[in-house]
Amino acid sequence: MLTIENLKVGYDKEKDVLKGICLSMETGKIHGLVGLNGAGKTTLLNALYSFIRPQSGTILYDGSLLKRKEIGYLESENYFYPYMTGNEYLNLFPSGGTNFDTESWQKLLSLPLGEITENYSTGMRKKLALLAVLKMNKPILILDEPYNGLDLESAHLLTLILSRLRENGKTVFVTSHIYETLTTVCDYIHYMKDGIIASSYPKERFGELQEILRTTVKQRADGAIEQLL
Ligand SMILES: Nc1ncnc2c1ncn2[C@@H]1O[C@H](COP(=O)(O)OP(=O)(O)OP(=O)(O)O)[C@@H](O)[C@H]1O
Repeated sequence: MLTIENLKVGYDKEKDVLKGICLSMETGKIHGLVGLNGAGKTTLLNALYSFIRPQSGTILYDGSLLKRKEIGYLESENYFYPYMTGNEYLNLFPSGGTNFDTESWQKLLSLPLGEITENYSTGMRKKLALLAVLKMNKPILILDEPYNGLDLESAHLLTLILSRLRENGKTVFVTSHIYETLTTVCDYIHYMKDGIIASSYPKERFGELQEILRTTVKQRADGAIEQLL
């Protein structure tokens, strides 16, 4: 179990972005995180990976303080040294116990690993960064917008990869702004609002969350768009 208790994080002392996150995530499941732009999703993921020091709160993994070495983190923006090839980039990451078959991954994801990353498209960059995370074979995967920039085929492949990771016992925490993507792949979806986890939904209750999101948008848009256009 990955347990977040009363986590408070702010970029300046005056104002917390995360205002007391409480969340328990079952091991070996895929957990989605949704929320409006600026709700604090990336801040939460950065805090889990210790990129940001919390003001207070604890993060436990199976009863002990969570360690960065237990996490594979795919950030939403992916940066590479421009003159490094994909292969050279992957070589920077240690293989986590399994025999990582780079050539087969290259074929599956249609990645030109021999080329320099400067020539990569947005989707290729995302896939390369994802491969590095998969190679390290950590028990917890934190994936911030992994579907961004992927073509339809790659997006479907990613869904199959995530399902396989779950079968292998990994705990996956994933954000996406495409709700349908999360409902397809996740076991739970957690809804973030005003700096807290407002509610969590297991698969059989995803419809309730969709209704909340739909009603909220309808209330905001009611009449406004007709006035503007
Ligand atoms: N480095 C930073 N310094 C100061 N404030 C920041 C910083 N990064 C994020 N924020 C602020 O923290 C809040 C949460 O941002 P965050 O990026 O975590 O949201 P998000 O839910 O991931 O948004 P999005 O869906 O747009 O990616 C926002 O108000 C944002 O302006």
